Amino acid sequence: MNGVLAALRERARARLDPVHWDFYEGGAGAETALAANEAAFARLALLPRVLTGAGPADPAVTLLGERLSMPVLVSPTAFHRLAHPDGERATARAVAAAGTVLITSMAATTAVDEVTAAAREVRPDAAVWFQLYLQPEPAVTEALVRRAEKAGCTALVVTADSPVFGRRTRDDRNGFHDLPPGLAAENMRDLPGAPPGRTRDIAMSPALSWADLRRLRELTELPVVLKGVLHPADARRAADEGVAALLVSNHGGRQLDAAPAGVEALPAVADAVAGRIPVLLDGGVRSGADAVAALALGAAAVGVGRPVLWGLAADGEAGVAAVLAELRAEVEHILTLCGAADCHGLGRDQVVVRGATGVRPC
Ligand SMILES: Cc1cc2nc3c(=O)[nH]c(=O)nc-3n(C[C@H](O)[C@H](O)[C@H](O)COP(=O)(O)O)c2cc1C
Ligand SMILES: O=C(O)C(=O)c1ccccc1
Repeated sequence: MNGVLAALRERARARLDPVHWDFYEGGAGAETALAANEAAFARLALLPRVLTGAGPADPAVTLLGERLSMPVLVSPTAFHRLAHPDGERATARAVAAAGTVLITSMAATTAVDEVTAAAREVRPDAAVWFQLYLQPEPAVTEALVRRAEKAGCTALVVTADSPVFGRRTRDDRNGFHDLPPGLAAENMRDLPGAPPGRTRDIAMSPALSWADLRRLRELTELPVVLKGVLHPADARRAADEGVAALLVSNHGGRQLDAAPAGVEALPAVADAVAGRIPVLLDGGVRSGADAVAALALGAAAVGVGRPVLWGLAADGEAGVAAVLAELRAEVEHILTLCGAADCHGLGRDQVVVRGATGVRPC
């Protein structure tokens, strides 16, 4: 792990209520999938090319028509006000200033219109995408989509890996199942079927299907990113269905504990999609080298979840800014050391698996 991130992680641990720390850090079951994410990156090494004359590298990328200052965006995570009183507003300001995309969670403790407003105070063209769990009641999903559209979000990120909520061992042990008084999932307020001023619970449903995704796409002009895809056949199907991008993810190890690391699933997904749509990756990205390895294996960009929560808990907006500045600097440095001109400049042949003698490609 990058040293700046590791130091912020320790500051976050020291500041947070241990129950909230466990909520952020923990995974499902025996935390096998959680551990697999960082372990999979640790097994990868980068083979640099020499004398390319390509550098210094430009870490910027374009994704769904938006220019990002680096190939790192912020994956959706619930409940930022548990980390810091400024919560998602602080995150949004830091992400906007860093020039990348924030995917704000449906389970945010700040309403999406306040999140976009905070981002735009810093940078008028800042991009915020809205993460959505399709709700079993179509009227509720539609109201959430309208809320995200009205707030100015420029994409919907539909999380498809949660037909049921994962069984989080630490939360069960700690009895953490509700937000403390004064905090709420603000996007869930004033929706159909709830009394005015009250929030609805976020529902997860195993009955959702591709037909529901199609109905969502008929409801909105916004591009839809499908999050939580691991199987190459699902990736192909998503591209056939007209999804704008994929986010390969095991949900930070919080859903199916038997799932592979995202980066283990990435090459087969990239092959299945064959460049038709951008493929994003999250889970265990803790350094510029991790991000660059994922790019070489076919990702257009990567997401970070927990590192942003560490920065937020350690030092609010400045902490999130420090995480993102460090990752951008590292990506630029590593690309340059690898002889690449930009984020498209590495091939899959430049990622090898450690532990073998000789050079074994991924
Ligand atoms: C505390 C926490 C809350 C999360 N909440 C959501 C969420 O509301 N929606 C979602 O799609 N993913 C959620 N995720 C998963 C992240 O979007 C992402 O897939 C994962 O955290 C990436 O792995 P990383 O934390 O190792 O970077 C959450 C993850 C964490 C750690
Ligand atoms: O998705 C998650 O991992 C998560 O922690 C969460 C928490 C509350 C509501 C929705 C998701």
